[in-house]
Amino acid sequence: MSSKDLYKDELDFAALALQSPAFNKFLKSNGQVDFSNPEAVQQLTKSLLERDFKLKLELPNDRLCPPVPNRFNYILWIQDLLDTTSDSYTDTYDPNRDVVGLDIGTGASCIYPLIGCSQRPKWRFAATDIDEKNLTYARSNISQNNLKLRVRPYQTNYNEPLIPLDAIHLESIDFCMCNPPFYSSTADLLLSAAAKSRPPHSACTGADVEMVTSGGEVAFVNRMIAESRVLGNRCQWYTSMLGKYSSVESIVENLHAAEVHNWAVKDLVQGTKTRRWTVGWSWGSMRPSQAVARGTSTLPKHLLPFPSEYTFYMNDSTVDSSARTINNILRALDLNYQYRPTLATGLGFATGNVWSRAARRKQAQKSSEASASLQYEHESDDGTDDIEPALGFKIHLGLGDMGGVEVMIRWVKGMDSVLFESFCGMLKRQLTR
Ligand SMILES: C[S@@+](CC[C@H](N)C(=O)[O-])C[C@H]1O[C@@H](n2cnc3c(N)ncnc32)[C@H](O)[C@@H]1O
Repeated sequence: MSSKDLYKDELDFAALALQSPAFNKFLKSNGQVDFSNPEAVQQLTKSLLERDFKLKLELPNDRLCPPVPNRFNYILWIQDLLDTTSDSYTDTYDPNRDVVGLDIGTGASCIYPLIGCSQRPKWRFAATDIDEKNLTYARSNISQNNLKLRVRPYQTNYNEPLIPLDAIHLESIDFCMCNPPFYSSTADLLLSAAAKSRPPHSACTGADVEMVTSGGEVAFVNRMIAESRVLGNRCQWYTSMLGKYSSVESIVENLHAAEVHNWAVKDLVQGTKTRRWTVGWSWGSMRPSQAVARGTSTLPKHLLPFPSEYTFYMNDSTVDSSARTINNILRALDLNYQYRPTLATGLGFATGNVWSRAARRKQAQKSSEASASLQYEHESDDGTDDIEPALGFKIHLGLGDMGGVEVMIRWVKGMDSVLFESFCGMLKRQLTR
């Protein structure tokens, strides 16, 4: 099983009990676990981390015990977010990429840095918390997993920035992540517990500092949004987990208000149930793949970012002939496009709407003045390649299930969804008329 599928299905407690004698003690005769017993819940977390990630964990009894599948799913999403927005444009894991992440409020477990590092050897983390006891345990978990060189814990305090890049001496990072305190007050927490008609799903051993923050999770993430406006591209992806559907709505609306144009949302599904969401935003122009940015079946369309993929079908019999037709269309335009037959994929960049009537007329005039090859050299020499492209795209070709060739255009770079839409429309019109 690939590690991405590790927790796709419900956990098999009986199988885990066979592999972990310490957990076996807590397995009930019906093959289930007593989730109201904090010791059983803690052992489940420890046994999963050991079996699936070779990680050792020590936890106090009076702090949160993280459910592993949910935390792992968040890490997987961050991996995908980075992999599909890297400047190699491969959309795949680059094992040589050095990545630095910040875990805001790492908790006693330090679970995100531990799992993140176990999965990706080139990842490093800074991990903050305002709670001294959490940090004491986090330090010990870092050192007993031999991660002292890769994970740096920092004590912060409530009034300090949540993303304190200057204070922790980091010029820039690739991402930050956070599982913020959920409730807005202790009363809110007690009310929520009392309102549950059945026993809580899992024993909650969280201390107030972990569960409660003024304004709840929305206020916490709003602080991150405000800080991100100042930090800008010093962090490529700002992300947070959210525990309430209504919080996702508020946060996406606030991102709109802050004029963020590049964001991503994802359902964190455990087994068959959605319990949490993740939201990420970037001030940069690299666009994540559709599955990463719109990875949700629970949110309405108006909360989702503009689709980064557009698919249509050509009445062509082979991928090669479609590729030639596309090459010819794009070669006539003032843009860079490279097709790689072995991958049946092309990558292109345009500095603006170079397919408009006016731009094509200008290009045709230029072409008549110089031969195509000389023109290409001339373009490379005059520095147009240095201009930041307004649009980056990939074109994937494949045989469609119903015959014909499937053309999938993926938006890989740019801030202007109208430009991407216009490019897709132009290509589709030319290829399907
Ligand atoms: C819900 S817990 C998450 C713990 C851990 N990351 C996890 O996912 O299991 C929230 C954490 O944020 C910490 N925290 C609360 N306010 C904070 C702040 N202003 N800055 C940094 N950490 C904070 C808490 O002490 C706690 O460890």
